Amino acid sequence: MSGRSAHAKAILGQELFSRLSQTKVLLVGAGGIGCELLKNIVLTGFGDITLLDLDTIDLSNLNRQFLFRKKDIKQSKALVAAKTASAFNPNVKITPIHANIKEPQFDVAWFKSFDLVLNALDNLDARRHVNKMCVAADVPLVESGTAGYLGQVQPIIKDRAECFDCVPKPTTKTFPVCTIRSTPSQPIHCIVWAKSYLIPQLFGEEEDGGELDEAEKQGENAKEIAALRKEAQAFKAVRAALRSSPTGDASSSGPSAAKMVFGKVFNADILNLLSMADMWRSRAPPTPLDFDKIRDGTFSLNRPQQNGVHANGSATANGKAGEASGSGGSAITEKLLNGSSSSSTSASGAGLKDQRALSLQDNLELFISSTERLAGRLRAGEETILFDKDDDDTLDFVTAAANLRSAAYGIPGKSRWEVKEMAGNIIPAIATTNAIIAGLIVLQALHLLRRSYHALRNVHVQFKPSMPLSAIAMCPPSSFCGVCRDTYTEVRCDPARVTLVEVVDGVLGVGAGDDDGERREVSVYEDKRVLSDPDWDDNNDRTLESLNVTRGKFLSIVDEEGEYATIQVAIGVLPPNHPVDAPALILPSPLPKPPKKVKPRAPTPSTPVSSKKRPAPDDIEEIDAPAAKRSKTVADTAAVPFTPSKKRRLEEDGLIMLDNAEEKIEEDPDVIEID
Ligand SMILES: Nc1ncnc2c1ncn2[C@@H]1O[C@H](COP(=O)(O)OP(=O)(O)OP(=O)(O)O)[C@@H](O)[C@H]1O
Ligand SMILES: [Zn+2]
Repeated sequence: MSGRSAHAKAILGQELFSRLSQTKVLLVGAGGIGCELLKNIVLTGFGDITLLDLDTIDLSNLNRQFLFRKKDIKQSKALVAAKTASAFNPNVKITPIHANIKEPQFDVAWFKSFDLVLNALDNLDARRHVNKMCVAADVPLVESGTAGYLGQVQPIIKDRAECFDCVPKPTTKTFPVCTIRSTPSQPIHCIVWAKSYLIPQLFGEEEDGGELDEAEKQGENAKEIAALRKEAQAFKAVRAALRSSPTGDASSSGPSAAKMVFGKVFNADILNLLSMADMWRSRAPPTPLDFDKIRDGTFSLNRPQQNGVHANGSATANGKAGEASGSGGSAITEKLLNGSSSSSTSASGAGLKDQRALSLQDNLELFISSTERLAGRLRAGEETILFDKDDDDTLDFVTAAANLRSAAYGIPGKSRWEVKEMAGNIIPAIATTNAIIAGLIVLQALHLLRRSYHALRNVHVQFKPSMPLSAIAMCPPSSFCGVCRDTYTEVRCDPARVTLVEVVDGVLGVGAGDDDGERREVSVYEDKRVLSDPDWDDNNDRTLESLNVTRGKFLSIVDEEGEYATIQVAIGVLPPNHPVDAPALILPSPLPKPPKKVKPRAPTPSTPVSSKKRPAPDDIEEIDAPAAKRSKTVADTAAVPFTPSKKRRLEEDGLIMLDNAEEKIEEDPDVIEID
């Protein structure tokens, strides 16, 4: 037994080592980093570990999440990891929880029961949530992440160091919509088009014609609206064919649904674009594709830029794509563009079917078969189908449609494997990076427990052989952070019995005698929903429950003058022994005293924007988070713009609406411009 801990004791010292066995640590995530980290902290001597994960074990996890075996597939990650790792040290208590960390029972009081939180998550939303809960509960957090060969560990300790949200995070890759719509120059543009535009158009929800009527009423450009109507009409016919034609015999003489789709998007739409001569003065025009000629092998793409350079001289991604995938650029490009048969490309090995380069003919056949498969699913009762990288039918469709579009625009094609990576935004997980990061997390956790704050470091694992690790001293919190610069407090209450105004006035101390009875002008939010403002008090007498403000949520009390910091009121539950006849509300004592605010220069990530005067809505109003500026109109160079709901969908996929390619995306930390 002593042999087991001898090294840890020698390294950590008796005092810290003893403390570890009592330290209550929460580990969120039992995936790639989580499994490594759980093993590390068990072996280091942590004695009281709560392990939480919402997921079950998948076959694809087994290559790196070594606490799991094949027999564990479909079991809870938290439960299996806890069981496996418990065997590493008989003195450890691991409490597994199979749940989402965002569930209401994991409220601020629950977070306060831990001495330390370790994040091993894979998404921004959950990371942000844990960051805020740790700031609210004043519990130190070690945040981490890996992406391929890159990794980062960030210790977070309230008021001493930046929190996770002090530095806004780039969330999505974005492309100007006109690039996607009519002037693609890279394979990714065609992949995004197939995945985010074509699939929803054909297999997604039907466009609501009402949106166009509404836009017309709002006085939007009549020409644009007419074009949109025409476009909607054209897709309507294709959608109907997909849903009604008999199960496809694509080779039959009548035009199959697949042929109709093909004719619209790879021929008619391109012909339409070509008719706008102005568009093609400075860039190579696309070539309309011919279904029958590709099928019978007589189609040829007479493009001037098969060497990967557009007619205007600007390089396309051809060379780069070839190098990056190791597939030898121009030879493949030739093959892809000229429609040579797939049989000649099998040199890369039959076992690597997904990695094989596809000829134009291959792509057409894949397009037909995947369209028929998807249409068959619609006819079998599936209402809508959207892209999912693990859904073979949609992946085949996106691969084929993207490659056909690429061919029309003189862009090299991609293998199914590459399309899966690109469309699914997949960065391969690397076990070694996870292992390095998990080790670094423990080192930072130990600094936190020793209170050696000067030793804390932001550590990056980077792709630089000369300096694989970089350790940066901690930065103080950003004065403008919308999370850690707020003042946190907790109200324990029964949301079914307390009203909004009771909580807000209670927290502000209205009537408590210390503010001359003068109530500060405030707006109240739950997340981004406005619940009240100085001119709108309709919700004041509603219960928190009726406003859906319940355990685990926060009420944000924002000073209307912007003079004081925002108060974040965490909603907790009444203690079990709370007398039934007592008020259903326990206010914090002392009441929070928010400091004077440093005036922000720009909106911070999560501070709700101050409300404008507005009519009282029937129900709660959603306001948009401050996000990348989007222009109202869409590419006038493109043949057809996007309806509002299409725009929404594209925006969710990380696309930004720009008037034209020349317009710059307004500087926004949440946006990475790719094009
Ligand atoms: N909100 C959440 N609550 C609890 N656990 C979460 C939450 N969000 C993510 N997780 C867990 O965090 C872990 C992250 O691990 P990892 O990055 O290895 O992802 P994975 O899903 O296991 O693998 P991959 O995404 O590569 O298939 C996952 O096990 C996931 O279930
Ligand atoms: Zn912060």
